[in-house]
Amino acid sequence: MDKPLTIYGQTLSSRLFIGSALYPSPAVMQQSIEASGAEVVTVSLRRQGTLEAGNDFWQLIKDTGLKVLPNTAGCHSVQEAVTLAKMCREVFQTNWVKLELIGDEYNLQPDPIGLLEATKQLIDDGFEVLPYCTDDLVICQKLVDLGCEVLMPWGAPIGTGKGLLNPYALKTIRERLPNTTLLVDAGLGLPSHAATAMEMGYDAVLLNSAVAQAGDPIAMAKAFSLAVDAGRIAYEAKAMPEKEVAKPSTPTMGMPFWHQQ
Ligand SMILES: CC(=O)[C@@H](O)[C@H](O)COP(=O)(O)O
Repeated sequence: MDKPLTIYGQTLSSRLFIGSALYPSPAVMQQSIEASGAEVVTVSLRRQGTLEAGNDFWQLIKDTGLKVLPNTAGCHSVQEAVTLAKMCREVFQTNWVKLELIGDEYNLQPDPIGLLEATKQLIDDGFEVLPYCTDDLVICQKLVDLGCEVLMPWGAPIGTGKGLLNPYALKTIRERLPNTTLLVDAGLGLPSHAATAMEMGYDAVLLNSAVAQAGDPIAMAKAFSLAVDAGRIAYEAKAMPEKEVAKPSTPTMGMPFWHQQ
């Protein structure tokens, strides 16, 4: 029996979280989000722009009927991220925040020191923080020690579509934090990247560019949805052990079935 995905006490059936930026049109955004089967959409307060444009965008998001995960994309300091998180709580009426605090403009790498400080301040203020972090085990452990029930280590830098750049680090985090809900966030480009993360035992994935910037975003959203489900089923099914030497799968003698000892 598959263990349901729980995010700060809320049970979800879809393990794909979707972003709301960079789509070619509002209609394509809405149809892509629907095709993804996601139950959570992440929204940046910053990208709403002018009040009028912001209202239109917000109405589109509301029309999806999905749970909103506000994010602090574009923040470069603790103060900025904490202030934006508080504004998001007012606007979106949720304690959830995807905490993004950028430390390096070149690869949009999270600032690990600032992330810990901002997480502490927000948790003390009653937030349920989903930090976007690097795949550094020690930072992840410290975020858990501060009270994060959910972590979102990167697969690759945002918007690169490179997939899982450091599978060893991601596997280590999974193994060492078995009771933490883990999502791979950012850098995925192909459905196979999402499937690999799920096969590793990640609880879910969050992505935006791979769908929004695809030639056919709606079809790509569906492909990611299927890949996430396939990866999860494969994880639950437990893969065969990898071997160093060949072993014939068609025995020449004896019984055609394999008997477990
Ligand atoms: C929308 C959002 O939250 C991004 O900052 C997120 O990290 C997704 O990254 P990709 O666009 O690389 O999927």
